[in-house]
Amino acid sequence: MATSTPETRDQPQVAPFILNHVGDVSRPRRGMSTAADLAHLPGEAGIVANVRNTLGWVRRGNEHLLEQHRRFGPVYRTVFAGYTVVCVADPEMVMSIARDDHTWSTALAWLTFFQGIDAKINAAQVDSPLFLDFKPHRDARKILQPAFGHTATAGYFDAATPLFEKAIDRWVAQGRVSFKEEIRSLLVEVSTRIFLGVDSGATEFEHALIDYWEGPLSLSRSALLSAKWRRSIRGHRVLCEMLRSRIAERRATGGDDLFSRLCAKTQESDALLDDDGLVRLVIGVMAAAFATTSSGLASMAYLLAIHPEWQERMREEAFAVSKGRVSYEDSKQLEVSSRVWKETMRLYPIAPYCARRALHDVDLGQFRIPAGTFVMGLISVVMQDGSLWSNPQRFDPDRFTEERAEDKKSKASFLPFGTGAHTCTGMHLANAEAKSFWHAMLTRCRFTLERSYQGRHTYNPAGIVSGDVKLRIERL
Ligand code: HEM
Repeated sequence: MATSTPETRDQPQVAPFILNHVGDVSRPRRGMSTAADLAHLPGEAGIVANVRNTLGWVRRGNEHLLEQHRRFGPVYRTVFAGYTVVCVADPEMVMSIARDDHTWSTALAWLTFFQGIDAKINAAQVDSPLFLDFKPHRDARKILQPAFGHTATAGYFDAATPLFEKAIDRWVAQGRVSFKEEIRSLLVEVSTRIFLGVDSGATEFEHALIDYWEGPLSLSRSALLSAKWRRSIRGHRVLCEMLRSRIAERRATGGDDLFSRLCAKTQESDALLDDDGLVRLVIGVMAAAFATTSSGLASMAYLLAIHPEWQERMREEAFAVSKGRVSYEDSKQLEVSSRVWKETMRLYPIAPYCARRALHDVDLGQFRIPAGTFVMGLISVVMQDGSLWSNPQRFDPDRFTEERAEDKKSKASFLPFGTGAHTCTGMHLANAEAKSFWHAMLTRCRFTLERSYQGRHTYNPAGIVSGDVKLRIERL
């Protein structure tokens, strides 16, 4: 990045101890420990609470968070995977935490999860837009913007569709599919194709990405004590090497994948990013894309399997829009599909929170939150808030129709992709992938669960329905 000084208009009020620790808050040079004096807040702390909450999040997902919200109220302290955090479940507060970047830092929060995996992350070499704020963040978004615009997304849609069709044809021929497992590999294959423009090396890339991404859930951050943490460091190194070795070739040959687009863009004389930064930005984007869309598709497969009437509605619409392959433009007419996808993300939230840290002391409702506090704005809890949604635990995609518009009841009601400056870069791509996939699937087959079970929400680390989602497939 060309500059490390936030513009004057960006200067937030920052507690001096934070500045001393991280330097420039727009590009923090390292993460911070999460301890803060929060004894005045309801909630829990300590080793037992840590284990209970970590298991609660992982095994019972949003149900655990809703339970804590009922028990402790809209602002409470907790400890999760070793991080001391304040969880916030009030819709308006969640909204302001996600959007008010003069009070809350995104970079300081997300960096905390990943600090130590790689020395350069700590030295503020960009890895993800989530590790940046203010001007450096805007620069990173500016670099990414053309690679996520309408034309690029239409291109990714066209590249993804034949891969979806090929996999679905195989499942149909087999008469069954272990959906959760297969959709994850399929989405990695699709991501490798549309982000990196390669059809080979997907498995090696997948392993490295999984290892890197799961590091922050290690109970110990010592390479000596934790195999998970060691794998995470190694995974990150492998990713860097794989990408770095391909830059020159991409600049020579070009391509319409994300990596080639960014390689071309960062070759320009006024480039905001050097080659190392480019590699790290691509890893950051791919890490954010990894397992999010595939988790949503797995949860949706489960919901459609147990609600065959919605399969029929979506199938009818899919055939009405196109009997063969659907184009990106035409996919915009798939409104029933869009409602079911939204309802899936509401009932089985993929990303539970917007992570932030207080830059200075601030009031949240009746509580004073000290500077440096790690705060999670629980978008997943708001998406099931009984004051905003009718019968919130019920699967009811029509709540998103224009007539009912439950998602518009409050600006904070439905934020599966976050909001504000750090709104998900891949939002349109994820929505497009979901439409392409379900159009291909529902125009080819009907499906039911091989073994019926009561699914629940889990975090792994993205939110996903429990169980293996094994499907019995019947050719149309
Ligand atoms: C259904 C799938 C997805 C969901 C639910 C999701 C959700 C989110 C959320 C909630 C945030 C904001 C986090 C915060 O404010 O703390 C975010 C940020 C981000 N997402 Fe996604 N995401 C999804 C798919 C993707 C995909 C496919 C990509 C890439 C192609 C992607 C790339 C990113 C990036 C780069 C950011 C950081 C943006 C920034 O800091 O400016 N996401 N995502």
